[in-house]
Amino acid sequence: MTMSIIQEISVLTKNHVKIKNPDRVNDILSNMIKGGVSKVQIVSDFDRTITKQHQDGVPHLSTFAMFSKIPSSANNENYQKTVSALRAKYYPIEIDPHIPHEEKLKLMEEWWELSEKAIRGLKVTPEEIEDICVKTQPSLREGTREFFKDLAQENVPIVVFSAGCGDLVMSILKQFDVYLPNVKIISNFLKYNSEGIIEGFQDKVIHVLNKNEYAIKNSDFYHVLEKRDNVIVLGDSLGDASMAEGLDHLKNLLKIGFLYDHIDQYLPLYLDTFDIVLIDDQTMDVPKAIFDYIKAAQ
Ligand SMILES: Nc1nc2c(ncn2[C@@H]2O[C@H](COP(=O)(O)O)[C@@H](O)[C@H]2O)c(=O)[nH]1
Ligand SMILES: [Mg+2]
Repeated sequence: MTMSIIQEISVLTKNHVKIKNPDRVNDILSNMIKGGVSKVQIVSDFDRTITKQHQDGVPHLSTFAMFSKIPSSANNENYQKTVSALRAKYYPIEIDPHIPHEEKLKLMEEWWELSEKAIRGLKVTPEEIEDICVKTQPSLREGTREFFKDLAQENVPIVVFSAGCGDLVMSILKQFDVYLPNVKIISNFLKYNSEGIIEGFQDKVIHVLNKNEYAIKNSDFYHVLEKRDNVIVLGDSLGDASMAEGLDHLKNLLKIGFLYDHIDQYLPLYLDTFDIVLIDDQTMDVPKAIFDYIKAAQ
């Protein structure tokens, strides 16, 4: 009896890899192999997906949390009070799997709109941003650089889709030498006035529940992506799973979810939302092994 593709990609047989519907995953992988590397694109979340979820048990800071540590924002009492209160109110809602989608959507919109209002008027320079992205010592998943360089070698586009702060996302990717020509960032980039004061974000706010094809279709590199109908999605939040859904040309979609918090409570929901769920995996081993398999099968 021939081995299934899952069995042939040995990392997929490891105990921490959970797949609710192996036949479905085999079919998706088989179609992706038929399409080959030239039809693949990666759409990945940033916070706690490209960055680790934790470093030795200490949760990884989000880019907004790092932003709050920049001296000119950290010393702004009003800003700190506002964003801490917002986070205390909305983060538990964000991670609560029992809140109905429509209700959570409205609350996330509220959080990001109030965050944008709070950030308006701050004078945070690009140099301060670069500085904090070093000082907070972010860590990418092991193997991220090799994976991204492998993808760049094969001209496979990676859309980094973040509801965080795009300026910090870009700075961190540059710091780790993975802001390569095939990497495109869709996120909340800061808008400055002529005096260097932050006026808000440059475009429509991206929060954890509206990362969908709308923003990709309106990006200036959609022409690159529309030729690639096999998408591998990487995320750590449930909302990340819909980042590529709805793209007109989509043929095969493989969703890989990284689960670390409240594993027992969330696993059933993650298994219903993602094709492959990785339990406390702080590496890019699985996405890289899948890509290498597609490449080798050409
Ligand atoms: N500490 C804070 N974290 C925040 C705030 N607003 C949003 N967030 C977190 O960012 C991620 C979104 O990033 P992504 O790259 O994963 O899309 C999200 O999980 C929020 O919890 C904030 O004001 N402070
Ligand atoms: Mg995330």
